Amino acid sequence: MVHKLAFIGFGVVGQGLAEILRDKKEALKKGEEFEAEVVAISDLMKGSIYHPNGLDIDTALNVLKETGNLENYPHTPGLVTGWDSLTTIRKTNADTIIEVSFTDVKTGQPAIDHCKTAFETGKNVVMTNKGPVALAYRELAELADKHGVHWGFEGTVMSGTPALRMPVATLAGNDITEIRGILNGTTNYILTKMETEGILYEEALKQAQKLGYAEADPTSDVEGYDARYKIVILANYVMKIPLTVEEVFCKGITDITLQDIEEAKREGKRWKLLAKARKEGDKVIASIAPEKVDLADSLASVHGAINAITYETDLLGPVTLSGAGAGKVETGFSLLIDLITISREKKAVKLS
Ligand SMILES: NC(=O)C1=CN([C@@H]2O[C@H](COP(=O)(O)OP(=O)(O)OC[C@H]3O[C@@H](n4cnc5c(N)ncnc54)[C@H](OP(=O)(O)O)[C@@H]3O)[C@@H](O)[C@H]2O)C=CC1
Ligand SMILES: N[C@@H](CC=O)C(=O)O
Repeated sequence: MVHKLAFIGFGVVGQGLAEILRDKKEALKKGEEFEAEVVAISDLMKGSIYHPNGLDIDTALNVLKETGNLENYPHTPGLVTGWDSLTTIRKTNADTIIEVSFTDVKTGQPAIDHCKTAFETGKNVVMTNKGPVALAYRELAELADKHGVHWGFEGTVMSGTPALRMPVATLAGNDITEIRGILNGTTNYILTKMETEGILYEEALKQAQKLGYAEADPTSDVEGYDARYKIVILANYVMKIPLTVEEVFCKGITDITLQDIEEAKREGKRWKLLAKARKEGDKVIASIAPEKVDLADSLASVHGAINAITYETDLLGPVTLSGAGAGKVETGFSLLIDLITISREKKAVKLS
């Protein structure tokens, strides 16, 4: 089966997946029997194109790079331009929507509506947008189930590092009682650069933005809102206990100065933005806050845009996973693994 994909949003992550699909086309076909065709791309400012027979990914990427607008794609018969996100989701012949528009930390919109419309029209969604998962997990999971479609969101926590799939699939049967981690690439990058190169917060943030780590509005990273969304996703999906964004104490890194960092160094410590969640009865107590961690703490040696997470389990003790927390290709990969999972499940159903 060739999967037909429609992209909603085509920024850093969307283009990351497009490049992987272009560059690994043959390897994915040979190794995974995975084949995909991009039929639509709809972006707010970069334009919108749809062709029921598929678009050439390389041409689309080049047109965007050279002209800044996808609608300069060669106008062959059948090409449709100008559809907005909801029209694209409703009208394309795609079977799977790649939702990679921006994360709205207040409402989760319009991405929640993107998911609802996709599910109601029988389409799978794979996404890196954290809003819908953090704010409407249960409702959307039930809706996807009701319509018999898949909902993948591996990239919403720690980019392509399997922070969601690993505990749910391979630690199944354990009680995960506590989670502690560094869950935001941008702030970890900023703190690392401030400490190792002595550069100012503002300059380090600019670098993180240039490297594609930061949110469209980086307030979300530096004030801790992005990490707060991620701990909420972990509580709901991994610990399976409802937790809302409002219940999480949240403090970011904006108060931390070069002087604070030097002081911590003298004490044999290092500042890290820590995300924590702990089960207490049928509740989860969670927080996001900067802490001076001891250099002997395994989280102290997690640098740059790398993230790490420790799951406290009843059967195995602590299990720590470390890997990319942000990035174009790294997050593009999270969408690919969700797509491969859909493809494998479809094959398994066919065989049964
Ligand atoms: N970058 C990373 O490392 C990671 C990002 N994420 C998440 O993935 C998502 C994408 O991130 P990233 O690619 O970096 O962000 P970008 O800001 O680079 O891309 C988002 C794109 O979505 C477009 N967009 C916004 N609203 C709409 C809409 N209503 N319809 C169609 N397109 C829309 C924007 O349009 P335009 O700019 O043209 O106006 C932009 O091109 C975000 O939700 C982010 O939180 C998750 C993990 C890691
Ligand atoms: N802005 C986020 C991107 C990934 O979720 C981060 O820096 O971690």
